[in-house]
Amino acid sequence: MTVLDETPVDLSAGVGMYVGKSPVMKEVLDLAFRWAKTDYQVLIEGETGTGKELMARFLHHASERWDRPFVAVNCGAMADSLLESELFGHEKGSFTGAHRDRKGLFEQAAGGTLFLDEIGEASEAIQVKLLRILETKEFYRIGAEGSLPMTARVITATHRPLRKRVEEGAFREDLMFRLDVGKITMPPLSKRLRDIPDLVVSLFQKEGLPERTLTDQALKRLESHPWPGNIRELNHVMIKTAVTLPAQQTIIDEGDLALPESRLDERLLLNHESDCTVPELLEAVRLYEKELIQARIETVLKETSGDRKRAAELLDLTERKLRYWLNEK
Ligand SMILES: Nc1ncnc2c1ncn2[C@@H]1O[C@H](COP(=O)(O)OP(=O)(O)OP(=O)(O)O)[C@@H](O)[C@H]1O
Repeated sequence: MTVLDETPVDLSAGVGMYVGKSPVMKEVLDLAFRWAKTDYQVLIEGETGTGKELMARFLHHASERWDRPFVAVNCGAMADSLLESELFGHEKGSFTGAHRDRKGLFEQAAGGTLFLDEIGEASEAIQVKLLRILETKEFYRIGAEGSLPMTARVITATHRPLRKRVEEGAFREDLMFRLDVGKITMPPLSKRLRDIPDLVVSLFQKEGLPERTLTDQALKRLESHPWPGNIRELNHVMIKTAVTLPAQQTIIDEGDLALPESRLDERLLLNHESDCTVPELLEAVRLYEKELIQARIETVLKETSGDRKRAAELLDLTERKLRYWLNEK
């Protein structure tokens, strides 16, 4: 039986995986099923918010290892030394502050799945260690003399294609070959528009929000949005929509949709969803502000045939400030 006979159904018990009806998702899931049944490394590629982590959980739950731990770590989110100690664990006294032995994630995931998210961001030192572990099937806690067997299955994900990272000189080709035994590419939401209604239903269920129906116009509007943040962005928009609607309203029309009104909204939405800090949000606002001002200045400069003094007058700026915005100090 292939996955095609099983749609839509929650196949990954408890992780809320929606099984897509769109042809592209059917293909992806069919392939995922095949890899899930093996013990090979699988690399999941795809844009941000396309469901790479959910796919990793799906691979785990659909595998023979489903009753063993699934352990996830983001390789781009912490300093090298911390990541190393997280991954491999350490022996008491191996460095200042190591007051007792500590199991690393490889040990915690024993017999199960270790999911290394954003593997493309891993440092050279971590890459070398991973390569060795995958080759020898054993690893060392930091400061330990004896090795431990590696029994976890390694699944990795990246939003930047690894091949590109290799070309940039940022990723080892030999490690890429080790990780990319099986490859699953998560399609962007724009390539699976048919899944939007079911994604919305599944989201409302998961969030415990009242069931509501989308009108045809609302659906069309959702289908024409570019969705740079993919499913994460759709979820965000739909939660915002659902929460702001009157409780008794069971239909969602085009005008009810809380779609971002500007690119700034969209950017903040993306940044917000990728757990950025307040200074990072402020930076996004600042950059967008600069873009808007520069675009406006350029339009006016065309009207004044490049006359900066006149353009500054029209824009109620000093000429100095205008040059500053144009990086012409
Ligand atoms: N098929 C799906 N059905 C329902 N929800 C989904 C599906 N795929 C993804 N999501 C939801 O979309 C959001 C983003 O998913 P996920 O974190 O897996 O994406 P990602 O590709 O790993 O993102 P990033 O690259 O930013 O880490 C999550 O809230 C997830 O629950």
